[in-house]
Amino acid sequence: MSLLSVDAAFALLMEGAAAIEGTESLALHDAHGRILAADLVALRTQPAFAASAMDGYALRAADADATLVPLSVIGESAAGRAFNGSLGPGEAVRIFTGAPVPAGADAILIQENADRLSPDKVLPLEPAVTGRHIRKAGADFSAGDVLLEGSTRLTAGAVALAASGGYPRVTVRRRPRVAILATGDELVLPGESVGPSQIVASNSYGVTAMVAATGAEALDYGIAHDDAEEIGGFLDRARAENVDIFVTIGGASVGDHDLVGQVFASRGVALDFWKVAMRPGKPLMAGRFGPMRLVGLPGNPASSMVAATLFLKPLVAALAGFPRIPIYRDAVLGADMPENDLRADFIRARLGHSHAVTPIVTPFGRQDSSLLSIYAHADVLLLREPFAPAAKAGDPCRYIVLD
Ligand SMILES: Nc1nc2c(c(=O)[nH]1)N[C@H]1C(S)=C(S)[C@@H](COP(=O)(O)OP(=O)(O)OC[C@H]3O[C@@H](n4cnc5c(N)ncnc54)[C@H](O)[C@@H]3O)O[C@H]1N2
Ligand code: MOO
Repeated sequence: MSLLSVDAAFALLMEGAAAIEGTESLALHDAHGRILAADLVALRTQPAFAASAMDGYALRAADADATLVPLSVIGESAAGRAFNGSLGPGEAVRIFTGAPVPAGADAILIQENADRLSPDKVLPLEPAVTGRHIRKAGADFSAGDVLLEGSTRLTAGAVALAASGGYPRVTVRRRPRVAILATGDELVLPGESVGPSQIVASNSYGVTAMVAATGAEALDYGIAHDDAEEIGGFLDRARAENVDIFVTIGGASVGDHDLVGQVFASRGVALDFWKVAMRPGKPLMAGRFGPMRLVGLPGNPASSMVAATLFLKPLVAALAGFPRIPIYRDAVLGADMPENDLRADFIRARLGHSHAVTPIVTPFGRQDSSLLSIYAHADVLLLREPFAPAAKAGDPCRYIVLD
């Protein structure tokens, strides 16, 4: 297969990528970041009663006009303990923030503007204004109002609003299940003893973190040897576990031990593409196995993470039900760049700001796709389009934020 452009490969991958079916009910504490399955309608009115916004005295504004004569204090209304009675002419009720405003009162005089002459007398020092410092019943929302529309992502504020609306639990969309399998005889898990010619598997940790942060239920399947039967076994397990996206890492290239493509082919998977005109990440592959999507990431650490950022992350977001957001932003180059060849370059770079509004993107000097120490310190990926001509520091460029 020849090299496909990044845009063409992306379009193939995203064909038919829409929010998956299925919902689940979650305790509100577990729902942050999840997507509401349906409109959330207020079960109650907030506030349910007219409430004082300040500490002071509830009274009739007409009694605290320019004449400012003392009023009789006939009781107290505190948050959670209302004054049971109604207030008549010449009377005031001591009141605190959040407490119900007693019947008969139409204004709150803040205590800074009152002189408590004795336990049962208060002298207004300023005129009161009708309605001032009173929160009307339903000022926030009323029972039956749509508090949050279906498909809303639950921010911390939205979680608080759901609680206020009377919901201890909410129904959210199911997360896409994404299984991640590292492949390679050379791999051991972090913390295990590393034999000669072995290395520690790192990519699956990065990719797992990335997909989990993008709204997936991430299942780390661990490591498979370079063994077609073993890799095939994991593919079957993913099908049996109703995985939505099965991600392999490594074994995507052309070497004798690069078996992922062969395993997919032996199961009758028709690949949507294999090999993309990008650097790093060229041997990326994607396909479908029944309802399950397959993404084969290249093994080199930066290749794996870059390909996952550009392809896997948007796919997960789409299956999770998040709207597609443009990923490229504008900046200026912090260094001269040579002309580019046929592969789009995604260059690990730092993002800086000068006094100008436009940020500056400065590439790291070393770009080898094995270098995690560079990748982990990169703020962004600088895009160099295929066949981009040489460019000077200060020229416009585009970049993608890494997180
Ligand atoms: N003759 C050619 N050789 C290669 C080509 C090519 O076109 N022709 N492409 C190169 C490119 S580009 C890449 S990228 C690599 C990717 O190959 P694979 O996906 O088959 O990856 P592996 O060979 O399995 O591993 C490459 C490298 O990465 C390390 N690795 C693998 N998995 C992990 C992991 N989970 N965590 C950390 N490191 C991992 C592995 O040990 C290797 O060092 O192929 C080029 N070759
Ligand atoms: O494109 Mo590879 O992904 O050179 O490292």
